[in-house]
Amino acid sequence: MALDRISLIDFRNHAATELGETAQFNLLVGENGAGKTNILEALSLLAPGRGLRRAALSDMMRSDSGAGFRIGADLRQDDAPLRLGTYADSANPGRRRVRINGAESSATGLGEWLAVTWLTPAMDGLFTGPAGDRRRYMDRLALALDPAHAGHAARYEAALRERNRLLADRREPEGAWLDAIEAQMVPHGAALMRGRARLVETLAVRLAQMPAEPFARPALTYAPGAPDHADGLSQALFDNRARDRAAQRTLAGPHRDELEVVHAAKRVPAAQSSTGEQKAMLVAITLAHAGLAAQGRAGLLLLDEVAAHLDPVRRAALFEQLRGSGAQVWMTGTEAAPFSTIADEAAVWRVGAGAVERA
Ligand SMILES: Nc1ncnc2c1ncn2[C@@H]1O[C@H](COP(=O)(O)OP(=O)(O)OP(=O)(O)O)[C@@H](O)[C@H]1O
Repeated sequence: MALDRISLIDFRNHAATELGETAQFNLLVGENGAGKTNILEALSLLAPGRGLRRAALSDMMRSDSGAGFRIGADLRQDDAPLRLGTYADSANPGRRRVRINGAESSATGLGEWLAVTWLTPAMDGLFTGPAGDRRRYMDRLALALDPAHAGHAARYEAALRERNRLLADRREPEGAWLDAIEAQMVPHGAALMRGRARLVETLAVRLAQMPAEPFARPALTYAPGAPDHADGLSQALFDNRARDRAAQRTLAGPHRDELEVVHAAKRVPAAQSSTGEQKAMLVAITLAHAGLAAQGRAGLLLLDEVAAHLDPVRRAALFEQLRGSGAQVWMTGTEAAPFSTIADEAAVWRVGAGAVERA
């Protein structure tokens, strides 16, 4: 299965952009602000979730048009072609709609056909930034493996907010209220932790099979913020009630989970590794995840501004790994030069001010 064509209508700075006759390597070349990342963002919306910028739907509607956006894609399968579409109307900017072969579906439905993995410059501070970013990262990767993961995360968060509201209430919360809210938190919290644990375990296995160089293989550990099974989480919430009341918030739970990342060869935490090593570790995780996510689906791998930031040896190794990954790869750059070794086998588009031209 592969993506044959994608079209963007009134999406960000693209009024009407179509990219057809794709290849395994697809290169988007253009100057800063041309609209390259916008195309990757449109591709990322062919999967469940909020896309690679986690932007509001209204921000993605082309500002000059006043209309909603439309993204369409054709997938090639063995038997019949498949048409995927996702769109949002300006009259109803809170709701993303999905059509699969013309029939109304949901973002979760897209996940049955396509798995999308990405690496963007916005992720550069992932290892040094707040733990919440790493939890969201785990959840995004887990969502590509199990479309139900997002629902558990959302329901756990909603119940957590409610418990924290009760704890912060000046009146002493009734035990029965806490019983009720914890009964909602526990199944979703336990499923959330299970999903994150499974993700990290499977990624760790894949990473262990990868060569230690040139991508600074990372070792990953999932550190749960509470016992990671339903009975244990339930007991922890109950036992912590007095402490949580004093703190006016919930001190233990999956909202305190951590993803620990260590440079495997040097045994140095990723947060203390060099900028280049951190980027190389992100590339390794992205490659491992792309291989996991695709299974049985079309895999799209979006690499924004990655190639130009690698030295020639690492760049050649990246292209080699990508070739073997089976995923369809979309890469951006301000110049064509870093892609010269794959230019012959790639589909190349020049992007300029929201328009594309096949090079
Ligand atoms: N809703 C919108 N409507 C119209 N234009 C938009 C909208 N959102 C963003 N843009 C424009 O899109 C452009 C940015 O596009 P994009 O981020 O894809 O650039 P890029 O080609 O990846 O550039 P860089 O190389 O700097 O990363 C900006 O000029 C921005 O003003």
